[in-house]
Amino acid sequence: MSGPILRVEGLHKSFGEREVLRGIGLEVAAGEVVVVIGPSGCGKSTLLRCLNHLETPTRGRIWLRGELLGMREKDGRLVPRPEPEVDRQRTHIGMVFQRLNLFPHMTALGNVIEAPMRVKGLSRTQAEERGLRLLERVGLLDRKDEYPARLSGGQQQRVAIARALAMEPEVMLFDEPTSALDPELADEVLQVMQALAREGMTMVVVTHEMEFARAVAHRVLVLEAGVILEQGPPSLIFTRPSQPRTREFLRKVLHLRADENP
Ligand SMILES: Nc1ncnc2c1ncn2[C@@H]1O[C@H](COP(=O)(O)OP(=O)(O)OP(=O)(O)O)[C@@H](O)[C@H]1O
Repeated sequence: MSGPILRVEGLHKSFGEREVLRGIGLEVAAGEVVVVIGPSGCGKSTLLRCLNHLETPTRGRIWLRGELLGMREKDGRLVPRPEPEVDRQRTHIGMVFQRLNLFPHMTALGNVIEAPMRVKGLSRTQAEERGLRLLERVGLLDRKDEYPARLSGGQQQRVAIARALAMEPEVMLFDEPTSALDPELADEVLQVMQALAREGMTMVVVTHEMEFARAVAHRVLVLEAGVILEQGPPSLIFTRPSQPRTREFLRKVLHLRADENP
């Protein structure tokens, strides 16, 4: 197919008086991995939540494969789509959150197969076949019958990734999926994400894991106060950022000494 999978134009989002996103324009191509970085409170989560319409933009448009998300044209005007249609659109966008949010009363496999059965109408056999394949892919086939409480945080996030993949999304959104985890557990999640990226999954990832960004991102997007400060390949952003404020932010998160780049 031609054209971007995701296209964002003039995206604004306010909470009351506070304008959190102030005109975001963005295109994400098939197979592209975009990592979003920026200081706390700059709007990273809000951007992701707008991308799958968990938040309704105050202004602006988002297209998924050329289809307007959350809105449609009617008599030459844009009107909100009915909720079931938005739900259908959302099934094409997988999301993994910072907080661990598996269903506690379901096993790992149960968590993975729930949506494909409920939303996509797969039979239990079909869903289990898919679920087992995905649990194997995230390295957890042997834990398929465990309940979340008996899984580590890293394992829970890997189940969450399998659960999102079970809907066969076209794009995966990750909102700081490792920030609640110890480094060792974070690593196992990042490895699964890296493998996904290598297999060609289109991904938008909010993370403070700069090593991951360096190794996996095709593009790093620096967000500040609700606008894109700059963007480019990690080789450029991490060594020769054009904006002093990007440099300042990176120095802080990378704990660099005064004589080190950037
Ligand atoms: N539902 C909401 N209602 C009111 N304010 C909100 C809501 N969601 C987010 N905000 C505010 O919007 C701003 C941006 O929040 P957001 O979570 O998008 O930032 P972030 O860059 O992801 O931050 P962090 O890195 O700390 O997670 C913050 O000031 C936050 O308090």
